[in-house]
Amino acid sequence: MDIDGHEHVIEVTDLRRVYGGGFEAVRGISFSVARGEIFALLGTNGAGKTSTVELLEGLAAPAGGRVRVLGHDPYRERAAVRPRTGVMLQEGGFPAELTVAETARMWAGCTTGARPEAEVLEPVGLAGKRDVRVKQLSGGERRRLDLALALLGGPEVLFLDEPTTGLDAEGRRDTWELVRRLRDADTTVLLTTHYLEEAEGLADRLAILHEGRIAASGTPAEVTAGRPSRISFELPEGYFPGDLPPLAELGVCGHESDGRVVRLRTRELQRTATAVLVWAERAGVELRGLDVRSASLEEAFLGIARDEEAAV
Ligand SMILES: Nc1ncnc2c1ncn2[C@@H]1O[C@H](COP(=O)(O)OP(=O)(O)OP(=O)(O)O)[C@@H](O)[C@H]1O
Repeated sequence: MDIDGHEHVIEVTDLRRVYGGGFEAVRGISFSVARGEIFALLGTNGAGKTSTVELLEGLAAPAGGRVRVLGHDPYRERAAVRPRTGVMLQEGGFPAELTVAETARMWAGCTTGARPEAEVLEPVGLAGKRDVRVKQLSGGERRRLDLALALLGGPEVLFLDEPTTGLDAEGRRDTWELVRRLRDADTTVLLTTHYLEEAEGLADRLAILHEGRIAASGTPAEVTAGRPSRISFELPEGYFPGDLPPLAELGVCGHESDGRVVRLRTRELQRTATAVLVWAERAGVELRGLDVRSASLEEAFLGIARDEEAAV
């Protein structure tokens, strides 16, 4: 369990999941998560994120490969793993008639070493909703109740399946803050998300799943390294993309234009941006909607989907 001086709380080796009918949703993936790390699983719809997380939670047995959580097989040794983990599923499915406090108490009854409900309702911002029935909560509030219940047992490992889906911008930021505080207290967090800025800002490391395989993994900086930056703008009437200086001389490695709207990709952002601005200044041209972006996880994500499609 001790590799490179880090305790690997989650270890996944050549993991496979096959559904009835023979569909292989997870096709041999490997990764590990160290104690106190936030690890994000990203991927397009149907990439295999939930199928993977369910194997880590011990809800199903893998068709092949190996999973260890806290050194145990989460499926065969569920009793050893479950009390030390917290799980937030995509759909909580609580009794609609119970209040928030009653739901937390009911859940506490099934949780080993449960903390008082106030200790989990307060950090997710639901302390003021204790007496509100679950059916009256907004979608975002239900997500936060899901999270509170996952925290009841003071877990060492937290599995969060799309924890901020349905939350507004403030709720999302509050959840990120809470997840960071948990990490700082040495909780290991594995989350899935569709929000690339969430993974970029929150995860220490991440893996991008594509059709059941890991297409890229590492720190957000490692995954975006080598991906091009982007510049886009609209030329004024009477100007055309052909009026720009030769793009290869600007360091451009890819471009598209849609009428007067120009999108450039470059691995030399400063050189390309400077050349475009100098050209515009000399030509007396205003570049409307000018947008200059460093390589981002979004670019890496879209690039992976594009490359894989091209490879098919
Ligand atoms: N019970 C099942 N039987 C057969 N196929 C399934 C089953 N559950 C999931 N799948 C298929 O497995 C693939 C992976 O699904 P999964 O839910 O793991 O993807 P995901 O990455 O979590 O997607 P999303 O982002 O849409 O939640 C999909 O093609 C899905 O249709």
